[in-house]
Amino acid sequence: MDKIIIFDTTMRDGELMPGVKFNLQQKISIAKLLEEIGVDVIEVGYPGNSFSDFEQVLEISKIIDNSTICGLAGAKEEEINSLIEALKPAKRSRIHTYNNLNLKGKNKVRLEQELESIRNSVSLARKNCEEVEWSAFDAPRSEADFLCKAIETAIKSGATTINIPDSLGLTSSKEFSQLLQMIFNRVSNIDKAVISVHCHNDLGQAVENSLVSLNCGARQIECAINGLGARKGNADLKSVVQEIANLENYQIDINTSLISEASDLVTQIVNNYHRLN
Ligand SMILES: CC(C)[C@@](O)(CC(=O)O)C(=O)O
Repeated sequence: MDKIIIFDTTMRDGELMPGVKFNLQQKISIAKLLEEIGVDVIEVGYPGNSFSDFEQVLEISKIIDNSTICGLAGAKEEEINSLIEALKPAKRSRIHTYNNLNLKGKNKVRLEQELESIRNSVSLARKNCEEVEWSAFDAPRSEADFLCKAIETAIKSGATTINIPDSLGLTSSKEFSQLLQMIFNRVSNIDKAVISVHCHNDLGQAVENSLVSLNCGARQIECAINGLGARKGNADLKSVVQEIANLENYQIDINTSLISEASDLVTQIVNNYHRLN
């Protein structure tokens, strides 16, 4: 049975949904529940974006023992260094960084610059952290040869997880599985990293796209409590976990009975935020 890694982004991508904002105390409560639920990786914030996210990653890194604490950083030295600092107290930590690969029509020099940016940021991250996740932002709209080259470069530079996001949420499940199959067929060192997916729900397909990815070989799914996330959200944690629990070939280590509590907590926080703002 293959273990499926559950990565929660309620507190990072979730905050990109209009009207969703968590303070430190609220993130601490959510993180503790996610740890109890058994979520493998908790993405807490984007320290390069704001000091409050830095503080949240730092404080949550001090108190969570059983889940990996993750933060997002753009492919810039300052952002990665600030994330390294915030993750220092964590027992298990992961740096998540990304590049925008939708560079259709750009010349060779520009493409080479982006590959160089991947080499620099991923190797800096890997020097400081055993787990490095690299995301191919806007993968479905990127040029296939360049996408494959970029993934290969990220793995060579030390990425341990490669995340394929449907960043705009416009990809059907058939198109998404074709994209993943293409990546598995063409990237020569693909077996050296865990492949992850991060699906948006613009067409109501985030859970379905996440599940079809398992057949293609993905072993990590990114999701959020109540499906929070940019625009129409990400794949809903509860639906993803329940669906995988019903499949025979995959194993997840999740305490499903606590998910409703997490869902109620997040609903309450978001409702209060709306009342007060
Ligand atoms: C970082 C990446 C996985 C992203 O979340 C990008 C982002 O949130 O800016 C996406 O949906 O493509």
